[in-house]
This record gives sequence, C-alpha cells and structure tokens, in this order.
Amino acid sequence: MSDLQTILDGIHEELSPRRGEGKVATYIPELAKVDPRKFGMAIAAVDGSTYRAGDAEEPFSIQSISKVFMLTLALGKAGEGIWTRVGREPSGSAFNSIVQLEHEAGIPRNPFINAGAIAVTDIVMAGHAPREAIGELLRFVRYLADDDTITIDDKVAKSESQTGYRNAALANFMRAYGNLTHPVEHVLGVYFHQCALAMSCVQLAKAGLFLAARGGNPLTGHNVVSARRAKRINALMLTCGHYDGSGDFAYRVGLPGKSGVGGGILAVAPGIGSIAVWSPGLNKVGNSQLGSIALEMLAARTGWSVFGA
Ligand SMILES: NC(=O)CC[C@H](N)C(=O)O
Repeated sequence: MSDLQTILDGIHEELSPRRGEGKVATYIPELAKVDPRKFGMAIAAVDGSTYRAGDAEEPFSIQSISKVFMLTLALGKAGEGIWTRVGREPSGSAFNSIVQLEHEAGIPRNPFINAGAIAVTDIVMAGHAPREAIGELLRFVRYLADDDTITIDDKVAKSESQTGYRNAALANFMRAYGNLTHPVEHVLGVYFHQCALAMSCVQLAKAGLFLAARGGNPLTGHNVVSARRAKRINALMLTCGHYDGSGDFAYRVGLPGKSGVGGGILAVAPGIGSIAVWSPGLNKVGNSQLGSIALEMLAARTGWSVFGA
C-alpha cells in the first residue's frame, strides 16, 4: 500500500501552508504553550503496516481521546451495566455543558462528553485507589500501542486540576444525583490524569487499531475486546465523538472518530486501519480544524467512508 504513503504525503504537503489555523485551547494554561504550527498524521493498517507524515512521532496531549480507552476499560469491568449510569445519545451541546444533567437526573448523554467521561472514570475506579486506576489506564494504553514509553504529562494534569472548575461542577452535580460513587476530588484526579496522557500520532493510531480489526490487535496478536464490542464503540464514536460537531464530522469524513482539545483526532476505518492526526488549532466546537480537513481529504481520496466511496 505505498499509494497510501503518497496520499498521506500529498495531504500533508497541501495543508502545510495552513498550519496554525484555528484556535489553540487556552482554558488549560499548559495547552496554550503548544506550537500551533505542529501537524502530524499516522495510519496503522490492519495488515500491520504503518504510515506517517509530519510531526507524527511527537507526543501531544490526547485529552478527550482518552475517553475511548476509559470506555473500553469500563465495558471490560462492568459490561453493559454501565448504561444505567451514562446514555448513548449525541448531546447536541458543548463538551463541557451542564444543561442536560439537571433535566436528565444526573445521567450524562454519552461517555464522550466530559460529564459522561467522569461517570465512566468513576466506574473504572471501582475497587481501586485513584493512583491504581491511573496505573491501570497507562498499562492498558501501553499494551494497546505495544509501547512502554507512553507517559502521562504531570504538568498538564496539574494545570487542568488548577483550572478545572467546570469539570468540578459537573462532578459535584452528578454526585448530588448519586451518579458518582467515589469522592469528587478522587474522580477528578483520575480524570485529569487520563486527559493528560501524552501520545504521538503513531502511538495513537496503533492504540486504536483494535477498533478497526474486530477487536483484535494485528500488531501484537492480542484480543482486546470482542468484535461486537469494537463495533459498538465505533458506533458511539461516530455519533458522539465530536460533541455538537459529530453530525458535521460524519457528513464530511464518514468515519468513527474521537477528538480532543489538544488538537488530536483518532479515526477508525473498520477493516482497514486506524488513523491519528494532530494539529493544535481548534474550530468553533473544539475539534482540530486542520485535523478534520486532513481526515476529510483522506476519506475522499481513499474511499474509506463507512457510508460508501
Ligand atoms: N474536549 C476535551 O478534550 C476536553 C478534555 C479536557 N481535559 C476537559 O476536561 O475540559
């Protein structure tokens, strides 16, 4: 598939003059320090080959992309029982919105908005001290990417805990409704650390490969989840992975995807491969501006959209 490398290089070259577009997230002060002109792309294909372009090897803050890995862990732990604590519908509102929580009795719409992810974190923590839950996630991500060099950026975690008033509000609100079982500070501590996972596009594409390969990782031979579970996680990524921009992403790209305010996006082409892109500038709804365009170009040039070429 050397054609694929040509396609990737072409997209990178065409978009390079636009590096720096969008707005870098500043509400987490540590993220505001990132060079807005960074731009990387990587593909891990189910046949074991990998492709990369630009800043594909440089670790960045994966932020909300970690919600996919935490959801996978929570499903492994509590199975379909998690759906009494969190819904499976798109929210149609911002990633950090609180409005629906009161109308909907403290049950967040889906696991990929902040409130839903905080509930999922609480599920993963069952029987664990916060430090152990963070360790479990780090081990899981290293196992998925087959890469023990992946770390958590403590500076980012600290920066976020110092300014995470909205997340504290969401967590307290859910706790008031009985939808958090651990102390709010403990759940938030784990949540901020998971968001601060630092991974490169190459590491992220490899970590997401199980979602493209019916739940197994062709690089390591590990069976991560069942094919049915991988399919369901992909469905949630497609419908909820880009907050109130999820419909637009499905329309333009047509792949399950999950974005983060660090400017990363993980996308899945089922049966083909997993794609990670990174460009820190965000669009109005908090998704990577150039990253979304790069994925739109890639899907158009490869015919990988799940809705047909
Ligand atoms: N959209 C995101 O990536 C949000 C994650 C970020 N850590 C937050 O909680 O605000």
